[in-house]
Amino acid sequence: MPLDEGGLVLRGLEALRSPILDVRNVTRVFGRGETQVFALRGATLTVDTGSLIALKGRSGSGKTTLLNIMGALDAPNEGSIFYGDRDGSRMSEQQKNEMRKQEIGLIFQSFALVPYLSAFENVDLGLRIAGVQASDRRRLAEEALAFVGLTPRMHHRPQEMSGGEQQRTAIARAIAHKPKLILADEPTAELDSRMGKQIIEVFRELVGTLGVSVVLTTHDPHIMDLVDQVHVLEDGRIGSESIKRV
Ligand SMILES: Nc1ncnc2c1ncn2[C@@H]1O[C@H](COP(=O)(O)OP(=O)(O)OP(=O)(O)O)[C@@H](O)[C@H]1O
Repeated sequence: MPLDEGGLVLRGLEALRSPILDVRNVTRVFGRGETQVFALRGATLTVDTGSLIALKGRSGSGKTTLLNIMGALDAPNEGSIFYGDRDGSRMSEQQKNEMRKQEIGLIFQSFALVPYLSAFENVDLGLRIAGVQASDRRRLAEEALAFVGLTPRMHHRPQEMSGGEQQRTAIARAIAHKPKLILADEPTAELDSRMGKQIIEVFRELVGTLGVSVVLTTHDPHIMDLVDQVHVLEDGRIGSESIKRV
């Protein structure tokens, strides 16, 4: 192989391995004085490109707070967060909004679907919010719904679908604009274990085929076996128990 091509391949491999997100020593405090709560106390975590990561920890350990900071919905009081090579503390609100819309897909426990819109219309709405032009929206919405296996149900409203189908609609909405990073807060909490496993399989396929990175929070012990890494949050810190499977 010519030297230059070898160099390109090496750079490509480095880009694949490089972190999409680097959380360093992040502290997040809510309130003041006697009511002050330290939701995060020096949490450090690196998310590599193309990895499926679970955050676990008991209620109140800081999982949602960390996810919100990773999604640029909230900012740390201390410490830093880098989105690739961009320092979150140096980005304006507008830059963060743009990054969130274009590069990040957010999935919440309660699905957050609009009840009177069909699955297709919910995904289309997400694409409108992401600023995708009309000529591309139908194709992207249909592709995303096909990816999660919902083509036959795409004209149904959320109330006409099972919990698993609603969650897959929420995933389709989060992935339709082809984000690099998906953040999911307890995406399987309202599902039985079979449906929960199906959702993780969808994430696994996204990671495998598109090189997307996924960070999810969960209490479900079955899911821990299906992800690449498990990080345990304890009182706002990433505990020493963190497990790396790959
Ligand atoms: N906006 C807020 N104002 C005040 N306190 C907050 C706020 N958000 C979170 N907290 C507190 O910070 C701590 C961490 O909360 P967080 O929601 O991150 O935990 P969690 O691990 O996601 O919990 P759960 O598993 O119950 O969802 C908790 O003590 C919580 O009460």
